[in-house]
Amino acid sequence: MEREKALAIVEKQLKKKRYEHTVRVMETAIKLAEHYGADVKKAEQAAIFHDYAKYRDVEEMRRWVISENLPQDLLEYGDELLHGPVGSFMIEREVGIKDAEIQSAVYYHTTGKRHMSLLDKIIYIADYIEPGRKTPGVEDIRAIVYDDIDQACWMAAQHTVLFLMEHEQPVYPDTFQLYNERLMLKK
Ligand SMILES: Nc1ncnc2c1ncn2[C@@H]1O[C@H](COP(=O)(O)OP(=O)(O)O)[C@@H](O)[C@H]1O
Repeated sequence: MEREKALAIVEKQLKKKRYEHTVRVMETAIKLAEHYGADVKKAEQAAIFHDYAKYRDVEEMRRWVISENLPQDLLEYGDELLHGPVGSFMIEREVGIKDAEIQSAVYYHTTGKRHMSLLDKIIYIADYIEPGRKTPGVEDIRAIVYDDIDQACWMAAQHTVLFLMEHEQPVYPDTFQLYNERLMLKK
C-alpha cells in the first residue's frame, strides 16, 4: 500500500502523539532495513501499522483473542499486551494487509520473542529506540543498533524485564525467552 494512504488509515485510529510516534518508528525502521538489507517496503508498512489497535476497546480486543484463538495467556498479563497480537489480525481483516512477515512484526513488537525474523527485530527495536523515546538506557542501545541488532534487542528485552520487575508487574514469557536466547548455549 502507498505510504501516504497507509499513514492516513492509522492516523484515524491513533491519538496525535501516538501517530507522531508511529511516523518516527517508520523512519527508524526504514533506516535499519536499508542498513541490514531487509525489505524496506515491508519495514515501512509494519512500522506504520504496528500500533493500529493501540486505542481499540479492551473488551473488543479480548474478544479477538478468544475468537481468533490466540494464546489465551495474553488475557492474563495486562491489557497493554493485546494491541500487537490483535492488531496483526485486525490489519488483515480491516485494511487487507495479508502478509505473514508484516503481521508477525506487528504481532511481536511489544514483547519480542526468541527466533525473531530480521523484520521482527527491526520493528521491535525501532519502537524501542525511535528518537522520541526517553527510556533510561536507550542511548546505549542507539549506540550499537547499527553494529549488532541482536545485542540491541537483547538489551531492550533486559531493560523491559528489569523495569517490569522493579514495578512488580507480570512479565510475559516471550520477553524472557528473547533475553535468554542470547545467553543460552543451544540457541
Ligand atoms: N513481556 C512483557 N510483559 C508484560 N508487559 C510488557 C512486556 N513487554 C512490554 N510490556 C509493557 O507493555 C507496555 C507497552 O509497551 P510498548 O512496547 O512501549 O508499547 P507501544 O509500542 O505501544 O508504545 C509497556 O508498559 C511495557 O512495559
